[in-house]
Amino acid sequence: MLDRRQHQNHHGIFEQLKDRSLFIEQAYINDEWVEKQKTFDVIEPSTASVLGRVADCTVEDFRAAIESAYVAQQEYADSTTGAQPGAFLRKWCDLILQNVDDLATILALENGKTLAEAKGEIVYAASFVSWFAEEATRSYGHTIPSSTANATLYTTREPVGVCGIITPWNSPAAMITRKVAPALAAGCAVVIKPPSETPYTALALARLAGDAGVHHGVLHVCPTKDRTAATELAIHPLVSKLSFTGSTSVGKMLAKLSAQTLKKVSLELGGNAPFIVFEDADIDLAVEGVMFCKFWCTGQTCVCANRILVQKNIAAAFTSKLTAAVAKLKYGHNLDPETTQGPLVNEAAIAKVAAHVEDAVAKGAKVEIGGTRVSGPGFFFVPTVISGAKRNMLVAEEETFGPLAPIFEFDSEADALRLANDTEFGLAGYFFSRDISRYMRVARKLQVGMVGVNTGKISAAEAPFGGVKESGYGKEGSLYGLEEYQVIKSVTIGNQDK
Ligand SMILES: NC(=O)c1ccc[n+]([C@@H]2O[C@H](COP(=O)([O-])OP(=O)(O)OC[C@H]3O[C@@H](n4cnc5c(N)ncnc54)[C@H](O)[C@@H]3O)[C@@H](O)[C@H]2O)c1
Ligand SMILES: O=CCCC(=O)O
Repeated sequence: MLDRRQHQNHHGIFEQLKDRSLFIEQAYINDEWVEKQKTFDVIEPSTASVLGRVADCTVEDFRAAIESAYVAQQEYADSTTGAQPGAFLRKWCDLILQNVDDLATILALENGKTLAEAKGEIVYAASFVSWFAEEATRSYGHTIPSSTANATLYTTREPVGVCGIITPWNSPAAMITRKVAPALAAGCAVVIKPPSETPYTALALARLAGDAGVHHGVLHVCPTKDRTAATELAIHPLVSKLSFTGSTSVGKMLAKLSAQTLKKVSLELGGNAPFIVFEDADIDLAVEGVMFCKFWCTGQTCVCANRILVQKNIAAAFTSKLTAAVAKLKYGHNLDPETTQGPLVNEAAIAKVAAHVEDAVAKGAKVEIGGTRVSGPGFFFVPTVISGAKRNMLVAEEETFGPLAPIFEFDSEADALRLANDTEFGLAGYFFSRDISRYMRVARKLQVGMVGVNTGKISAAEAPFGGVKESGYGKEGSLYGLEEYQVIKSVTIGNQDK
């Protein structure tokens, strides 16, 4: 645990936490908090100053965690019943919710979300834990009519084994619970590599899992800045499953490494979400949808609208209403209760948004509002709307991951669908319309894993989460999330007449 004397200058963080022992800087390996001589800095995005220094795990640490997890998993799977993981997960969920304020503060400090957004994420993260507490008890197999006389054929769902879990900084809590809860529910063990930008939330969640009585040796957290060390989770033969959420380029690289030992792999990767506003849409509702789904978490989620496609004859009215709504956003230090837009995560994120604006303007787009970074400490970019966006611009091609809403115009439904699907990504897509005959047709034709119709909010524990095309494969949450951590075994009992 953190020694208060070492960290009394960390922006009064101790004063803000009810349980200061949740702010942890060690790795969690084999049920022990492990101090490392080598550490890496974690930066607070609102001030660009060092928030703390966290243990930097080596490849040997990953191997130790994987080997310990391997032994523990077999014992866990042998001794556990469907109900046991459920009981542990319910307790873990309760502890997460009891500590929501502290967890939200830790998450907000390291990630830059506003406190309201951070609290929302902790509650969302807890919802996966309670969801999979229930799913743990509903892991059914089948009895299958056999084509052989005097034989019985049935299936069971077995834990896949040790799971490597690698998660991004933009959802420091929910991306972990959405993987770890089903893995533990299935009877697996996990070795978590949290993002180096936001390791504190992961370590606090692990502490609470320990308090909830997680089976010994089945949960390890290895923070590291060393990407080569982290790849051990894709390479080590004792890891049977890799679950990765992050960028498409890193996901592809890890999938290649995992192929050497034919691990089961889930990849939740980048998006380039189209947000289509048809001429018959309720424009105010559509603006509300963009305000949530573009500017939520300062535009840093994989399901954020990336391209706003608006039918030509309503484009001017829509642009002026969206610009007026964006003008009301308040950016600033994310712990200030007045703030609605926190900072971006780091300098590279600012540079990407700036490059997208610059490229768009050079190719003829108009800045309706914003368009510049904010000088001074911290990584702030003024919430931005641009009109006149075109297919040849970077904003059409890449996920901006920031507070930039580019407006593209289209003529017809066919035109909108062609534009929407003209990307290698396929995570989320949205459209707004009052024409009910469009709902199922456009939802079917959008090449994405998740569709929002007249809503920008599609994420929930019960909703299958995942993409198609280069946004990855596998589903998280929902009735499908558990099977990502299971293998189906068939058993044939033959010759029953002998
Ligand atoms: N589809 C989804 O569910 C989903 C959810 C959240 C974020 N994302 C995507 O994540 C991206 C943003 O997150 P990011 O910047 O942290 O992505 P990233 O790919 O850079 O990093 C993700 C994780 O992988 C680790 N990592 C990076 N390079 C690695 C390497 N060479 N070897 C091993 N591990 C490595 C990082 O430390 C981090 O823990 C965006 O593209 C976003 O769309 C997708
Ligand atoms: O950033 C990606 C995940 C956020 C979500 O689950 O909606």
